[in-house]
Amino acid sequence: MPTAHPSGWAHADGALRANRPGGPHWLREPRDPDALVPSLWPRTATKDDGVLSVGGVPLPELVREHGSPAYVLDEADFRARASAFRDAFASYDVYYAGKAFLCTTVVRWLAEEGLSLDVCSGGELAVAERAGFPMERVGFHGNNKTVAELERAVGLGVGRVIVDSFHEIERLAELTRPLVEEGSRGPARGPVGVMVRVTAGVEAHTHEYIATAHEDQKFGFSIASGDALEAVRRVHAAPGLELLGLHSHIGSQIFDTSGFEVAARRVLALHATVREAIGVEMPEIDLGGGFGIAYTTQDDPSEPAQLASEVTSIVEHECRALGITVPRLSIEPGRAIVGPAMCTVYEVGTVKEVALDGGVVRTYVSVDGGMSDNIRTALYDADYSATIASRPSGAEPALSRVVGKHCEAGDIVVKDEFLPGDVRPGDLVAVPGTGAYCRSMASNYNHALRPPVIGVRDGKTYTVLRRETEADLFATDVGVS
Ligand SMILES: Cc1ncc(COP(=O)(O)O)c(C=O)c1O
Ligand SMILES: N[C@@H](CCCC[NH3+])C(=O)O
Repeated sequence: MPTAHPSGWAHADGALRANRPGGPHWLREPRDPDALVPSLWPRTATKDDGVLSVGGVPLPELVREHGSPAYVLDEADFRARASAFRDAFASYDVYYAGKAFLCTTVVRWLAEEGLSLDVCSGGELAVAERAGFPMERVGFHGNNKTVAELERAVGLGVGRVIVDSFHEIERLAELTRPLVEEGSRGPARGPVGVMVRVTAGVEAHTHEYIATAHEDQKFGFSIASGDALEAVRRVHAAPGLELLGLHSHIGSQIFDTSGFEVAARRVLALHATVREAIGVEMPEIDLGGGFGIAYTTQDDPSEPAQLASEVTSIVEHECRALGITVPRLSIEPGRAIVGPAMCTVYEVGTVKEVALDGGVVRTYVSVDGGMSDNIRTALYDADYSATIASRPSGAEPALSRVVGKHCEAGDIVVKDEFLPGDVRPGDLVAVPGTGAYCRSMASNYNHALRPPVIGVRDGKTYTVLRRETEADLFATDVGVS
């Protein structure tokens, strides 16, 4: 008997269907390649008679109205995930990491749901400003903020700047000194709140490009070298800066809390050292984001409540051991809130069968988007899943690869998936888990027009970000007369 997966998929365990050669070790051939794996999709996703609906909207209808490809954003799912983090981490400040996906609509939802916001560029800060987000709930990140960006952040009154280099501390100290000396910094503001981003020396279990706590990378001040303590001293000594605490972010798409544990231990040890060496009890600590989500059946993420209890017990245990009071804690989830709340719908243009070694056949399904709307597969070798969204199929599963339309062999959206063997031009294919780092990292490669983000809720659609037009492409081409 196959083992029943909670998703409703029957995972072949050898008795029924062996794993087919040509696919990765974790990919199991489903009994029904048309079935949804609910854990990968926005919560309101359903499939009836082969037609995928999100937020009560059948995707073929959405495509008729808004075109293809399109990112589909489930508002209820986004809000539910945001409020789940807020409630599970009730004694923390939860900063949504805007780099995952940001637009004024989402910023308004965050304000309504009571979350704070992490931005990492002048552009992201501008979105927060445009949406009227309370600036005291904004944290400003970046390893190379410009003076203009720092001036803007200070002028707007952001709640905290997370400093990342000695040059930045010098610039920020310089920038804020006259304001303090004059005793005013605009509407009733004291010194600027500062957190010091530290590198805990942790090798996080994730792709090398998205791990950020090992020593040999660009972010943060090393704890081991003593730079982090020196940075704390300099911030403390600057009259225009208010030392809030230490910040640590170990990387992204992490499932194993052992990395957080080691980082928390090292950060808290430094926190205790600061008390002894400088005589300052810093009020806060930020443990960053990075909580993983399910892109395929191989991923098994924890719920926010589970994460909260694990992280909190690690911190409380360490504080007890060090004899310090638990500082005010904050976290910065991005992917875990917006990632599963979106999917991308594409239209199939061509289908090609390619014979591999050993008699294996791979079906290449070309869609009307690709690496310009999802660069993660090419950049991080990321795995995704897919399903046919527009019709039922009784066809046998075929080992398939969903590829884009760009002039690049690495233009792959979904490396390995079983799709029904009769996929044909005109079918809609949907890819779950595309809310984080897809639209926000999208490009105009090959002069592709970036797809719209279409909100769905209670059977209705609305445009969150419109589709780009050729006029948008030519807007920056000053040679156009
Ligand atoms: C400083 C910081 N905070 C938060 C995040 C959000 O990470 P994630 O989207 O994986 O939760 C990132 C991105 O990795 C980051 O660099
Ligand atoms: N962009 C990365 C995450 C790193 C983001 C910020 N530090 C991803 O798609 O997984």
